[in-house]
Amino acid sequence: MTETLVIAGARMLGRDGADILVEDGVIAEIGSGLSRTGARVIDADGLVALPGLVDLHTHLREPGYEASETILTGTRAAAAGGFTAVFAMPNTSPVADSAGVVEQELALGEAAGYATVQPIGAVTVGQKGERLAELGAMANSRAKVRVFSDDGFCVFDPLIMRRALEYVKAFGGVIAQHAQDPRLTEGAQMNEGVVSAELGLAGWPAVAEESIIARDVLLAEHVGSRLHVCHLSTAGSVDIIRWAKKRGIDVTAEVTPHHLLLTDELARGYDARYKVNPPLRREEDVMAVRGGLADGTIDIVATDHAPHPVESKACEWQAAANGMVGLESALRVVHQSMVQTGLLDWADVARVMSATPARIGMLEGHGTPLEVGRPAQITLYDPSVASTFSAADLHGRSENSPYLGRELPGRVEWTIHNGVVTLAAGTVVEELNA
Ligand SMILES: NC(=O)N[C@@H](CC(=O)O)C(=O)O
Repeated sequence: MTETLVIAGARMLGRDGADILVEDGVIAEIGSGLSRTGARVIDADGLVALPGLVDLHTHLREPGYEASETILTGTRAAAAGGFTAVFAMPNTSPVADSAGVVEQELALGEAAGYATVQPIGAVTVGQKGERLAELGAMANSRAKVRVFSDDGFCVFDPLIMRRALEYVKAFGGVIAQHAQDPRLTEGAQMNEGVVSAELGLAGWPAVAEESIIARDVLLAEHVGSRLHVCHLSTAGSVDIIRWAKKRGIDVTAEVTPHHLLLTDELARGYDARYKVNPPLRREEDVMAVRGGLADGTIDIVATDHAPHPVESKACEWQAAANGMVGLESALRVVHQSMVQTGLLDWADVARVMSATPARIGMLEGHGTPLEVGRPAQITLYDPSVASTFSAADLHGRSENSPYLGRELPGRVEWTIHNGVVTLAAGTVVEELNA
């Protein structure tokens, strides 16, 4: 039994303040002056009501790397950030390349209860890029996998990429490509440019991303399949996606919050919290990805939440792992980079952080507008406040956030997943009332 909730006076998209009644995990009524005996009343005065956020790109690390994150801790972080569903990347140990592993992840997500965990399957066995994994078995499993990715690695062999694109057509799936030419990025430490030259660090050139995206949109066109581009980071990549969409190619693209806000200048301090793959780029690239997200060339924001233990980050730059945690900060960073700049409004945020990621990933029960009869996936956000992001804001097992000590606007106040309150007045709920 879920609680009955009355969310009072929320700022709804496209209408004035309204009350939302949640019963049995569903939005039962929207109106004014709503009440129910025994209902828990949530004062939402001044809070923006968004459909529960959906992250198409999360690293939950379980099975295998539980020192960095688990499905429980990662979904608590998700709840803290306003997410009600996360897609789990397959670079676990064992790799999620079989029905057994994806079903295990699904079950662990259900047991945790903080957010829907939708596994992403690996494209190739062990993410080694040599032969296709059993995509059909994962698709037909209880986890109903529709998104496949070797994220962390590029599906570099064009014939394997072609075959994967062809294969997923049978069940309407999508290949989410980590676009990185491995030869052009051997030993790469940061964006290749003025800063890498000054620091003497090996560069990761934009062309290593752009050349793979260009190849893959053409492959997707050739075989008539669906491609999704992970964490797009350069101005040139935005141009290629814009061209491909104009041509009618079935491609979607994501950008991370960090690529919308941070630049490679941050590498100057050699603080490995800023080391990430793809790397932070130039100011021009940040402006181009913002523009691409604003004009719809880039479809969604995805966090690439990538937890790493302290020993992998509190070390010299070259030895440090790539990756940043991002679930708790994502909405606030999008608020700063896209809403405060006037590039997106809250309805757009609902589209790029909830509706479209759910659609791309073919996830049912998420990303739907806040309407009567819909599953109660709701995020309540206070845009009027600001605070310094600190370790107290992090709820996962790792603290490798680039925002620690940085002022960010807003605060996620409430998260409701299938009618269950997972975040209450900014505090992650310890015992879920499911
Ligand atoms: N994005 C990252 O910087 N890291 C990812 C993998 C990857 O994409 O390299 C991780 O799993 O840690």
